[in-house]
Amino acid sequence: MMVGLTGGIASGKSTVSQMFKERGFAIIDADVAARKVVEPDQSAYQEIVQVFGEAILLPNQMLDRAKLGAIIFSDETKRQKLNSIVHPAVRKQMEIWKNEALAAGSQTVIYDIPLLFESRLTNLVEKTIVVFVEEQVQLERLMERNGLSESEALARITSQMPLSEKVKMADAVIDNNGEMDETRSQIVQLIKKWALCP
Ligand SMILES: CC(C)(COP(=O)(O)OP(=O)(O)OC[C@H]1O[C@@H](n2cnc3c(N)ncnc32)[C@H](O)[C@@H]1O)[C@@H](O)C(=O)NCCC(=O)NCCS
Ligand SMILES: Nc1ncnc2c1ncn2[C@@H]1O[C@H](COP(=O)(O)OP(=O)(O)OP(=O)(O)O)[C@@H](O)[C@H]1O
Repeated sequence: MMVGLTGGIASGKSTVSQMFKERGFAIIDADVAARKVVEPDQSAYQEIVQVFGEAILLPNQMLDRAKLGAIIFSDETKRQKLNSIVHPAVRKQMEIWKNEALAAGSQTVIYDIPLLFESRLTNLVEKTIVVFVEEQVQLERLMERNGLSESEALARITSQMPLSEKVKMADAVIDNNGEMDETRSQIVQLIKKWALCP
């Protein structure tokens, strides 16, 4: 079974996908794919440099992710432009990893995709899980993890569909406001309820 795992920025998708991984499930992470497809030997890289200029490169020629993030999270047109370059390559990479997981005998594949609903990727999956946190918890965890100011963090949060909307569309919701152990036990329950096998 293909399962889509999503949520808001810093709501805890990676934390939850790690908990599935501990139990042997195959994880496909769209953020990891998005990092791989913009490496200097990939075609998306050339396109990004053409559109955004060499100012978004580090001295070692890799993308300066902090700089590119500052640009695209404060300018919707530029964000959409970047999405239109990166997302087709991300989809191809995820397809390759899915086929590898199935060939290796995985029964369940968990797709960790931040923009599962925004990018209309729900056709890839049979069930969806949304990792939920209260807005204040999300803001605090994002500021802390990425060293962002409140306004920078809010710009990132508002560039996505509101988490409350995602919750309405989910087949299952994991509440990640509490301790990690409380989150883990919800996952164990869900694995039983949906009879998920790695
Ligand atoms: C702008 C970039 C370089 C900033 O990199 P940075 O290392 O700071 O962030 P990272 O990639 O780890 O993403 C962190 C989170 O930001 C959110 N996010 C990233 N890109 C986007 C976007 N285009 N729109 C909305 N939210 C986004 C997601 O919740 C993601 O989990 C990077 O996010 C990027 O290349 N984004 C475009 C590709 C994309 O859409 N990725 C998201 C899933 S495919
Ligand atoms: N239950 C929890 N208690 C305390 N801290 C947590 C909890 N869950 C996650 N965190 C922390 O909150 C931050 C965000 O979590 P995580 O990276 O898993 O989110 P994410 O949804 O994958 O984010 P992104 O969309 O940016 O990739 C991390 O620093 C993580 O360690």
